[in-house]
Amino acid sequence: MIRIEALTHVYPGGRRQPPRTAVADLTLHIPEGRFTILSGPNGSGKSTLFRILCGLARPSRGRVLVAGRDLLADPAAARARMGVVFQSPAVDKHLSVQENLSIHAALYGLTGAAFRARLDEALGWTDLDGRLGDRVDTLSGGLARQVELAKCLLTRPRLLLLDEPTTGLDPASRRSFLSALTRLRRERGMTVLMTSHIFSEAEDVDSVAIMANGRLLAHDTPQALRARLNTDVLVIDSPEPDTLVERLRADLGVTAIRHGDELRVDEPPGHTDAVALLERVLKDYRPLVRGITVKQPALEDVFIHVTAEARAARSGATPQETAA
Ligand SMILES: Nc1ncnc2c1ncn2[C@@H]1O[C@H](COP(=O)(O)OP(=O)(O)OP(=O)(O)O)[C@@H](O)[C@H]1O
Repeated sequence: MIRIEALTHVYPGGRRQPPRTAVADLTLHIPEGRFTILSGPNGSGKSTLFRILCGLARPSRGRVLVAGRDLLADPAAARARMGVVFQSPAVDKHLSVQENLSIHAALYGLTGAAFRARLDEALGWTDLDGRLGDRVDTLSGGLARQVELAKCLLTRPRLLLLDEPTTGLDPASRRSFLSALTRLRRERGMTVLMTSHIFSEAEDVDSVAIMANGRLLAHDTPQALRARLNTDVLVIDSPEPDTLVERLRADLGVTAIRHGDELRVDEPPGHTDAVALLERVLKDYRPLVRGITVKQPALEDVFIHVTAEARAARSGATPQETAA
């Protein structure tokens, strides 16, 4: 459904700013009917890629096909197949749900009975039943987001692009928004591409793409990504993380990745495992440990591992020196 081929985007520099490569030679294929989450650290190029995919920015090089249509050569045909939910609200909060939806539908020539049929269909994927007459600014954050979703479903897109649509929602609202997307994919075969920083959202999707520094670092199913870390992960909360990183390296040959205030060891040296290492750390470095846990690898651990590796490869440093 989406074929991104050798895509590069360079923001031209100004008098005081050098040019900045936001997307670098990125190739990514997303087959029809997949729910894919695109994630990456701040500044990794997700928004730039998103803007290119929805036709708001023109890449410096490369090609994007949407449902076989060349986005650059024939943007109208490619865009006709997609619905977009932006991070910032794109509905008028002073108007009612119905007013917002009918104005949007009219832009696409949908009025009268045709509009009502599409409206019923779009609302069927949301929890907006009975709220049509309510002004958007009186709805909860979760329902307001669903208005954005209903709006783009009015035109029956085959592809949904969503930029961090669940940011700021409480867990229950997030779950119901994601469940609508999952149903659209399962029952309508809709292709969904969504950016997100929330890894719990990605555990059940079809595939996860991880970007950093404009490059694609990984794209695979959540199961396959988790399988990249084939041991349990040791997570240490330390009052002196830098000291502990250094001691672990010098004394035990263990590479710990620093992530915020935490240290993570996701590749204990060959002769040991995470539990044995936990016991050793508690025995030898007790004053440097505030809390310590062994857990099964989750997607967030893979993300931290893959992005630390990429930073290390770029700088020639070890992963612990390139902490997020
Ligand atoms: N208009 C612009 N002009 C120059 N550089 C830009 C512009 N927009 C983004 N960049 C740079 O391009 C790189 C990628 O930014 P982008 O916003 O695409 O990343 P992101 O992954 O979406 O980040 P975030 O998660 O913080 O939204 C960054 O280095 C950013 O500073």
